[in-house]
Amino acid sequence: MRRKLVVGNWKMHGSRAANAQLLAGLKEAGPWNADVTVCVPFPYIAETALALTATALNYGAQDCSAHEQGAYTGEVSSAMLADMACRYVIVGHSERRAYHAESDQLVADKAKAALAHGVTPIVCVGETLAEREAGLTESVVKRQLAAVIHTLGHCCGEMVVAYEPVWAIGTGLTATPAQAQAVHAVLRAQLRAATDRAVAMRILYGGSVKPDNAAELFAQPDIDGGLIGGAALKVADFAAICRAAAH
Ligand SMILES: O=C[C@H](O)COP(=O)(O)O
Repeated sequence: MRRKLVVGNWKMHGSRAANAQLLAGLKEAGPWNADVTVCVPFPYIAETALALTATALNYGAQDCSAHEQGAYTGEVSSAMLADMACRYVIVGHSERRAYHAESDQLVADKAKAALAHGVTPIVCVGETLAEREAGLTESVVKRQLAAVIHTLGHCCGEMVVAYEPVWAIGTGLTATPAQAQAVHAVLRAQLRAATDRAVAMRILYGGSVKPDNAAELFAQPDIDGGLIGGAALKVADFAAICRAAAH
């Protein structure tokens, strides 16, 4: 039985005051019988770490560099994330693939850099609406995951995978539990062919997860939690999603 994982991706939201309120609210609402993590903007990692000291909540980042160190202005290395005791880092979110032209290989290299420093990568895959309508969902997510599996080799069993259909992100359109499960099963089979750890690996669903649809999504056999955007910014909504994961 895989323990559920719920990850709040704050994206480019927050302020010191708002974060303090959100984290205090989550500390009060928890703990839950699930792993819960917030992935916060880089400037807020230190204060988040402090706020979550001695709690069951984890924290992480939303991206990292594929480079180790050096003259890469604006980049943040996975060594730095490890130095800040980040547990997770999201790589390959569709917003980074789309707005920063991140290739499958760059995403894979970032995942490798993270693992090299003991930070667990949450590798995002997902198709656009046009790709889904063209019947390409399976081939797109398999291509994206294959690059990571190939680059990580025998370490690929240590990552978390997140399936996020691009058309469901921030749109209020959620994949139905059956649609999501179908893709998760494809991803699980691909992982099974690559590592004997596949059965223990967590595959998260992301895309308009809300308190009223979380339980049904999380009840699917290959959905092991969620990557939550908008609803992660509201204590009551995120807490309700964490509760749904705890069943
Ligand atoms: O990383 C989170 C996803 O992009 C989902 O965002 P959303 O829950 O606002 O649709």
